[in-house]
Amino acid sequence: MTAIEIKGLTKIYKGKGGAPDKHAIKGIDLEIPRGSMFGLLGPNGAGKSTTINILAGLVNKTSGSAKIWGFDVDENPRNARVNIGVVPQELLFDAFFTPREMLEVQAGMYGVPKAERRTEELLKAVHLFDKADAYSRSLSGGMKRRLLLAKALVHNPPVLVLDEPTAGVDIELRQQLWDYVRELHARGTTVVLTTHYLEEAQELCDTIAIINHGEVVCCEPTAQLLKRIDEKEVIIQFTETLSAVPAPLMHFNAVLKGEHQIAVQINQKDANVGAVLAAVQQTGLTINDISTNETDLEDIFLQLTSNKGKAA
Ligand SMILES: Nc1ncnc2c1ncn2[C@@H]1O[C@H](COP(=O)(O)OP(=O)(O)OP(=O)(O)O)[C@@H](O)[C@H]1O
Repeated sequence: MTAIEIKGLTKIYKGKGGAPDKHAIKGIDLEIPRGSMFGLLGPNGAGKSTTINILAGLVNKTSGSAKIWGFDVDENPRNARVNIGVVPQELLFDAFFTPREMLEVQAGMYGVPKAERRTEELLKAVHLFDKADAYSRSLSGGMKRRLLLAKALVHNPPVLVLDEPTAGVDIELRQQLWDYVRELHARGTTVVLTTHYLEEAQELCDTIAIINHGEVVCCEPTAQLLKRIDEKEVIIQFTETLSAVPAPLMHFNAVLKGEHQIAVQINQKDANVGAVLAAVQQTGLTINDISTNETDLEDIFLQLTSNKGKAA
């Protein structure tokens, strides 16, 4: 069973005052399994918040469908809503409510009976108990974000979605925030987070979808995505003029690059630079220069988010 299932989701924001319409998302399909820690990665403006805000009921989709915990957001909006808690990116607050009041009001909106409310427990969990009765406007950005996290949890939803949760949160508090999110995940909550910090997604998420210009450009288990990082390119410059890849290098993934240069892609699990060098020796050719290029998640991300779907 999926926690979230999105099919052919699109969103067009109507242009105001003669501005062109904005196709913010262009037919997204996503299946987020129950129990996963799922990362939605993408550059600014990719469509992450729009997708999340549709799930949160804050933005109306243009077409397509979305199910939360098996409930269609159109056909069964109430059931869809109680199964998700969203921590939005924007720190929007009613400045005159205290954190305690805010959580109580939210619990009331979700119909959580007084006896089942967890206001104090949640405030403690997000390290805001000492601010329980302070005006929310006096809280720092990081505190506000943690308060929004507590607010998203008042109805104990099985799916927690965090939109750029660590924006404006300092390193120490970021660690605390992740410890708590990890704890919720360990207790069975499905967690979906958007971020443009690759390392954060890599460290926390079991599956990563990369979204760019309103389209999903890849969605795979983090370990699989990271395997691509094991690729390394060795570039060998020979003195002699070459017309083809020399025979000893043919069983590697080697290509001729110009008259003097060969580029060999090696997956570090299958081969190593030493093996390539041994094969180069066997060619009997004279090496002029050797260099290597490492690939990292940043490269993969750039590769996947460049030259794709640039048109609006
Ligand atoms: N209310 C709106 N009206 C018009 N255009 C919008 C609106 N909200 C978002 N957009 C546009 O839709 C596109 C997707 O925006 P969205 O906020 O979903 O991206 P994002 O991936 O979350 O980026 P960021 O990390 O910067 O928030 C952007 O080009 C944005 O300018």
